[in-house]
Amino acid sequence: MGLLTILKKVKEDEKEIRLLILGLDNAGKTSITKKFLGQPVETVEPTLGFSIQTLDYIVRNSNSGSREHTNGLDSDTTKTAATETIAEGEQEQKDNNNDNDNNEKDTTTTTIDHGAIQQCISTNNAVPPAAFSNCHDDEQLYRLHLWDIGGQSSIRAYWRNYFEKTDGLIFVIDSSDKHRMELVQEELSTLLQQERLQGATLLVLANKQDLKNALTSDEIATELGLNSKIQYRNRHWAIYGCSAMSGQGLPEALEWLVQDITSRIFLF
Ligand SMILES: Nc1nc2c(ncn2[C@@H]2O[C@H](COP(=O)(O)OP(=O)(O)OP(=O)(O)O)[C@@H](O)[C@H]2O)c(=O)[nH]1
Repeated sequence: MGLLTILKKVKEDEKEIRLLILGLDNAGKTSITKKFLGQPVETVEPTLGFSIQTLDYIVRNSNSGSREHTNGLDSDTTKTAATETIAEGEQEQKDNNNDNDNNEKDTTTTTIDHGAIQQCISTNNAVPPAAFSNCHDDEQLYRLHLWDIGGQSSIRAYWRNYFEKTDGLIFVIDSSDKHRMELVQEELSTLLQQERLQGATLLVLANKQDLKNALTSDEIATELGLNSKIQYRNRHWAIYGCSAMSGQGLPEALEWLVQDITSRIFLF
């Protein structure tokens, strides 16, 4: 069996993508998830368990430009390293039911496309109409399952219960929380050593760029060693500066993530 065969998971027609959203407490994971869904972000509560949201995301094929969009990857605030993915190890199937009985479980489905998400994020309007789900010939619908897991230290021990079948890891950082950058670096490094996350695309979101004392995404990339550490060499990753408050940076980041995952795991 060739490496390509191992890497390209054929997911039949379902085109489902599982995204795991992790990061320290107060990083902005829930706010970002809400922004993706076009929901107001003014009032968010700490996540004491997890929340699952579903987002239908439409990608337009080459003729309509979306697939060809470069996402501003050459901009000052963004760095990418696209390398060959390492083979996924044999993944032991584990039951995702975990021992955190008090978990919040919230499931919502929203239909959206890239153009819509831009509008949604910038205006906080209600989610776009379901008409978006009626794809044209040049469009492909992907169903994103967003798993937002609490980041408090007592909950981090349970993160491992959610690793299974993760296609993309969104790691959110409070860019103004300079004192905890070392802890951030340690937590991310530990995550990337997990066998069940070996094949996952990594999107680092340097959140809270609206705050004056926020580190830039370049500074955070240096703190994390994204360009220097060996563990990132065989990983598809990107870092985007963003703000869950304004929505800045989020559409491009999500588009990059979906593009990377879909080109990696779907054959058709
Ligand atoms: N200024 C600013 N504040 C933000 C931003 N994103 C989130 N916040 C605030 O940061 C706090 C934490 O946001 P959450 O979305 O709850 O963070 P979380 O990572 O889900 O936190 P846990 O559930 O504890 O893991 C809230 O007060 C948010 O309003 C941002 O981009 N800019």
